[in-house]
Amino acid sequence: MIVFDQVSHEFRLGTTHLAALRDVSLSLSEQRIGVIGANGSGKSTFVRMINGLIKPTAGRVTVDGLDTDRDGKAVRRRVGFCFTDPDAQILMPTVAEDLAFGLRGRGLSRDEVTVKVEAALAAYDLLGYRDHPASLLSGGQKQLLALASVLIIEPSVLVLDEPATLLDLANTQRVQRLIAQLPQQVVLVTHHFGLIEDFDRVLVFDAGRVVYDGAPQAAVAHYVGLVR
Ligand SMILES: Nc1ncnc2c1ncn2[C@@H]1O[C@H](COP(=O)(O)OP(=O)(O)OP(=O)(O)O)[C@@H](O)[C@H]1O
Repeated sequence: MIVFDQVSHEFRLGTTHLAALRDVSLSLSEQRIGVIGANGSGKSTFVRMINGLIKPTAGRVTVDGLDTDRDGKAVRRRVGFCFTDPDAQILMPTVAEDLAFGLRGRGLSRDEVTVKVEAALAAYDLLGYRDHPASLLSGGQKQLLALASVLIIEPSVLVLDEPATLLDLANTQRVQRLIAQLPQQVVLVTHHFGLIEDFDRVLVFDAGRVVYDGAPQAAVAHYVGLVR
């Protein structure tokens, strides 16, 4: 369960204070949660607070009772985060090494790591790229690798910040099917409404506030109404 209790976040740049999130209170227990809204409305700030990447300047965020500010390390073990820009999270030289990286320090044998890496390569159509330099993959392949590298560590909550911006039609559908099958809770930020059409709950952000919270179709209609 993810809980936001009267949470605000203000970015401070010199003397300028920018309120990116304003007094958000929510409990998120559903399996599939979508987050939509205009550019700059606070979506990334909101989801980055779920794993403590951004801390509240007021209020409190907890994941399964763990405070993202006080218990950041434990929260990050629980919450996998996939960034919009895959280059921000591809850390190792080759595709296979990048997949294996997150498994280090988890007490797995070398063989167990190999089995998991091979399964991920197969699942994401990257078998031919095992020893390929990760930096030379196409944009969409990098996005798939970034997603695979997060899922391989089996987090109990998965936060995806626009995971399909660089994907072609087939890979967007692949990611959509994959998300549908995941056992864990997923919080997904997107401008692609198709990705959230079957979700349990969709939040609409506007100017740092949640202005709608409900079923996907009604949420999209509310957002479209804001733009008109
Ligand atoms: N590191 C930062 N420092 C200062 N201001 C920031 C920072 N990150 C975001 N902001 C500002 O906070 C506000 C909310 O940004 P955020 O990235 O959360 O929006 P978003 O809804 O995810 O937008 P988009 O759809 O464009 O990705 C914006 O006005 C943005 O300029």
